[in-house]
Amino acid sequence: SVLADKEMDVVIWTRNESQRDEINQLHHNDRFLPGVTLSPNLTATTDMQEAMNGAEAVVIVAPSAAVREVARQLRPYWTEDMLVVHATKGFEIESLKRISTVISEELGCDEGRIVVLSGPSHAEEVVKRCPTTVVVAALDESQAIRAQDLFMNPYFRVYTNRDMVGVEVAGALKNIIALGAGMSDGLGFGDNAKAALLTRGLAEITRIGAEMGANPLTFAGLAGVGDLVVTATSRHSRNWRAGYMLGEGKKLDTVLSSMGMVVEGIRTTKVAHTISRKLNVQMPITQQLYQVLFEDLDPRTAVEALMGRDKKTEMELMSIETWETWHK
Ligand SMILES: NC(=O)c1ccc[n+]([C@@H]2O[C@H](COP(=O)([O-])OP(=O)(O)OC[C@H]3O[C@@H](n4cnc5c(N)ncnc54)[C@H](O)[C@@H]3O)[C@@H](O)[C@H]2O)c1
Ligand SMILES: O=P(O)(O)OC[C@H](O)CO
Repeated sequence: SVLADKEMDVVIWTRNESQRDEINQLHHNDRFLPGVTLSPNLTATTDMQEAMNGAEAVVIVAPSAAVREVARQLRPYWTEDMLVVHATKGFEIESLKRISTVISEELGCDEGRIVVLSGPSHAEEVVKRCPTTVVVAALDESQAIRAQDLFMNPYFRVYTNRDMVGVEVAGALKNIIALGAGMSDGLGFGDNAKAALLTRGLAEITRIGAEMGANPLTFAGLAGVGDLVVTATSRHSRNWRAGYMLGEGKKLDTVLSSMGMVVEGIRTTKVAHTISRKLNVQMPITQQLYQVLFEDLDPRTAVEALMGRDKKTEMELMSIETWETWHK
C-alpha cells in the first residue's frame, strides 16, 4: 500500500487463489485487513514469474518458517539489479541463521545486497496511512539508501542504519518480550510489571545482540525499543495477544489454533534459548518463557523465579570502562 500510494505498480504473490481474486476483483483482503479498500495499483497473482516480470524491487514478507522456500521460488526470476528487501522478524529455527543470510543463500547473491526493513509498523495502521517510522539496514549502504528512497512517503518515514545484524536481531527478539508482556497482562499484573519486563527485556536482548555482533545502540532505536513498545502494548500485536491468552491459563496449542496468524515470538524463544546457551549469555526472561511455552511451567511460577533471582547491578549492561569514559 505504501508503494502503491506512490503510483507504483505493485504485484502481490500469494499461494491462495481466493485471496488473489478478492484483491483483484474487490480490492479487499478481508481476513487480514478487514474493512480496508486497497489501492487499484495493487494486484495479486499466484504465478511467481508473473509477479516478478519487469520488477525493479522485491519485498519478501513471508513468515520466518517460509522464507527459505519463498526465496527458492524467486531465484529463477531474480536479477542482479533488483533491490531485495525483507520485513520478516525471526530466524531460521533449524540453522539459527538470520533471515538475510537465508535469502542470500537461496538467491545465490552477496548478503550485503539484502536490505532489512524493520521498526514499529503494524500493517493495520500503515494501511490506514497512520504516521509510521521504520528503519532499513544493509551491509551495502547503497542498497539501504535505495530502499529508503523507494518506501519513503508522507506518512511512512524511513531511516537508514548501517547495523544490519542489530536491526535484524532486535526485530526478531522483541517478539519474545512482547509475549512476556502479554502474559503479564493476562495474569492481571499491572503497569509496573510490564514496565519492568520491557526494561529488563531490552537489557537481555541487547546483551545477546551485542554478543551476536550488533551495535548495542541499535536496540535504543526504531527496531529495538520502538518496536518493543508497539509490540508489547498494541492491541494489534499477535505476540502480545498470544502471551495474554497464555497468562490467562490457556495452553499453547489452543492459543495457536485460535490465532490463525503467525506468532513469531514462539519460534524465536526457542532460537534465542539455544543461542544464549551456545554463547553463554544470560537471558532470564527468555529462559522462563521457554519453560512456560515448551515445558509446561506455570506462568506464575515463572514470574516468581524472575523476582527471586540473585541481587544484581543495573550497570552490568555497560562496561565500567565505557561508563568511565563517558563520565569524564
Ligand atoms: N503484520 C504486521 O504488522 C507485520 C509488520 C512487520 C513485520 N511483520 C513480519 O512479517 C512476517 C509475516 O507476518 P504477517 O503478519 O504477514 O503474517 P500472517 O500470519 O498475517 O500472514 C502470513 C502469510 O504468509 C502465508 N504463507 C505462510 N507460509 C507460506 C509459504 N510457505 N509460502 C507462501 N506463503 C506462505 C500465509 O498463507 C499468510 O497469507 C512475520 O515475520 C512478521 O513478524 C509483520
Ligand atoms: O503483530 P505482531 O506481534 O506480529 O507484530 C507485528 C510487527 O512486528 C509490529 O511492528
